[in-house]
Amino acid sequence: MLVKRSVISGLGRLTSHSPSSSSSVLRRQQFLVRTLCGSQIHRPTLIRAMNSTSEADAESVLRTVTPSLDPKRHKGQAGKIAVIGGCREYTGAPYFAAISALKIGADLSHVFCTKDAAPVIKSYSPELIVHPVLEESYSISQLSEEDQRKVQDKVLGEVDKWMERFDCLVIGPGLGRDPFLLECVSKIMLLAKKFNVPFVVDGDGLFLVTNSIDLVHRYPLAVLTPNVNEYKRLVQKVLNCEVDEENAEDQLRSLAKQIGGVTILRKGKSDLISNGETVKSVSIYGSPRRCGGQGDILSGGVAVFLSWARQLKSDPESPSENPAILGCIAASGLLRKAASLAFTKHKRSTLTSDIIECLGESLEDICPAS
Ligand SMILES: NC(=O)C1=CN([C@@H]2O[C@H](COP(=O)(O)OP(=O)(O)OC[C@H]3O[C@@H](n4cnc5c(N)ncnc54)[C@H](OP(=O)(O)O)[C@@H]3O)[C@@H](O)[C@H]2O)[C@@H](O)CC1
Ligand SMILES: Nc1ncnc2c1ncn2[C@@H]1O[C@H](COP(=O)(O)OP(=O)(O)OP(=O)(O)O)[C@@H](O)[C@H]1O
Ligand SMILES: [Mg+2]
Repeated sequence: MLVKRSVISGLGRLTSHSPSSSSSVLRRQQFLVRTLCGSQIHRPTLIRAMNSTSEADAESVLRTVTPSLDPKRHKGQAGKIAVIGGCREYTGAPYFAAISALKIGADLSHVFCTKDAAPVIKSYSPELIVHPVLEESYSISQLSEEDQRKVQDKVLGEVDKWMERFDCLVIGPGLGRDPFLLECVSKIMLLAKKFNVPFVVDGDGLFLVTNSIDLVHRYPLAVLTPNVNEYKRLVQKVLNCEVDEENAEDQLRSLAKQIGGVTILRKGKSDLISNGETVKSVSIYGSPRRCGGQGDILSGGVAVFLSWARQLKSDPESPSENPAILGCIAASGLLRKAASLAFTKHKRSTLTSDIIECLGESLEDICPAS
């Protein structure tokens, strides 16, 4: 059994680690041992339990996937994230996703956006690396078809030279729905798949994917994070029916299965997560404020935690260790904790930026830096 083997071989490695990395290895081992043995569950029973919906222990998952701050690590090893989004209308959403990734602990956060959006996003924060490369129809409509294709190739070239370096992309926050731009983004998704780079699809990225399911079908490194509207459109398109609240878990499982085992995080009062096999929920108390932008924090968070979970030496086939599922559980748990903390401070005036300010304190409470 791969999990047990990784626990055992991990024990052997313990002596050669620094104190900080030893404690992180130990934390992961304790998590795996608890999962497998702590509750005296036999493996078949565990698998059955994984097949039914259960509330995830988000704090345990956060402790497991968050790496220790090891002085031997260099810049980039804690994660390089890129957000593909940001257009004339929306500059907040890509900023929220990208800055949340940094605040949670990623080392580098890039944004690939349109030329109009770039100076605005740069002005929000000097921490972000902003690439003004995407084009919308209005800026190319005068060009011949051939020149339009050249523009598209140039956009792809700009993204291509960075792609291999990214640990995860977030595709869609504030992207807009311009047809030329969305065509370029569909090619960016193909590029990510070619390099096996995971991606989180959110916002207008979901509008694109819902209309072209093949873009994500059978790509196990794709995570979709639909809100109520986005989920409804996905269900209608893929399952050809309406959302069934009575059988929410089964419907989510069918949807993820039908899209070839992608991971879906359905946002709502409880966040529901499935990859077509298991269904997990995260329902810990968050905040009653529903201000825009909270989903963007979540998408940036999923990207970071998924990247970290992929660094764990474990069995990706096991539902309890699947990096996409662990990433979703961790991000949902942390966002809810930060939202709750921000609400105690700001009450009705709580905004997305207040929640972002609480990410660090909330994670520190669960995984102290030292
Ligand atoms: N501060 C910011 O910058 C923030 C920016 N944000 C960004 O906003 C974008 C949309 O995300 P959202 O969450 O408003 O989408 P959602 O709930 O499906 O739609 C609600 C209703 O609006 C409509 N509709 C939407 N877009 C449309 C379009 N382009 N053109 C026409 N109709 C459109 C939609 O209609 P429908 O598609 O159902 O016909 C539905 O009725 C996305 O990029 C997100 O990241 C948010 O993250 C918040 C913070
Ligand atoms: N009714 C609710 N009760 C508690 N928490 C909720 C509720 N609805 C959503 N959330 C939380 O807010 C987070 C964002 O979900 P939401 O549905 O607002 O996304 P969104 O519409 O995509 O946001 P954005 O405005 O960023 O696009 C989810 O992770 C979820 O934890
Ligand atoms: Mg959204």
